[in-house]
Amino acid sequence: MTVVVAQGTFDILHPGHVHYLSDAAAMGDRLHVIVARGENVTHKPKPILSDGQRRRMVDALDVVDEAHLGHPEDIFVPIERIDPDVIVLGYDQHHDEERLQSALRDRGIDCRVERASARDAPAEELSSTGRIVDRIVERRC
Ligand SMILES: Cc1cc2nc3c(=O)[nH]c(=O)nc-3n(C[C@H](O)[C@H](O)[C@H](O)COP(=O)(O)O)c2cc1C
Ligand SMILES: Nc1ncnc2c1ncn2[C@@H]1O[C@H](COP(=O)(O)OP(=O)(O)OP(=O)(O)O)[C@@H](O)[C@H]1O
Repeated sequence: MTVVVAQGTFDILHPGHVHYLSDAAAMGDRLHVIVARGENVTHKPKPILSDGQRRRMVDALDVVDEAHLGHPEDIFVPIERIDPDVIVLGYDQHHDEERLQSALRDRGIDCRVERASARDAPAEELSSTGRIVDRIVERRC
């Protein structure tokens, strides 16, 4: 049984999220997803939807076995509990694979790090939360 972990903000779900999570699910037998707490999203605007709502939406996807809210302070706490064989980073996530791998080793967590593929979205599709929000502002404000 290969246990896989994916993670992200997942604010306003779109086909790019489904692509990432399907890619991650295909790398093992069981997919756990860690949904970042809004308070920890500091590299882009804060999510629109609450922590609980984002977790429930991810948990409802067919490819996901279990979605968890992230830990408020220590990202390795949920990893230690889930004990995955693979952590799959999104194609554009800012985390550095080698630094993450070495931090995992330092914590005594035996797990490899992979990257999901990018997706070519059809031209008419908004495959980014930031772009969906921009479109809402443009059309409704
Ligand atoms: C291995 C790993 C574990 C993570 N665990 C948590 C966590 O426990 N709590 C949390 O708030 N965020 C967690 N994150 C999410 C990051 O803090 C970051 O906010 C997230 O990668 C944002 O992704 P996005 O830019 O794809 O939306 C984790 C990230 C990684 C790579
Ligand atoms: N179009 C896409 N193709 C492949 N992967 C995607 C795509 N969109 C999102 N993902 C993956 O899902 C992860 C989690 O998505 P996230 O919640 O950051 O949404 P986002 O739509 O990329 O957000 P934003 O537009 O605000 O940066 C991303 O880090 C990315 O790796």
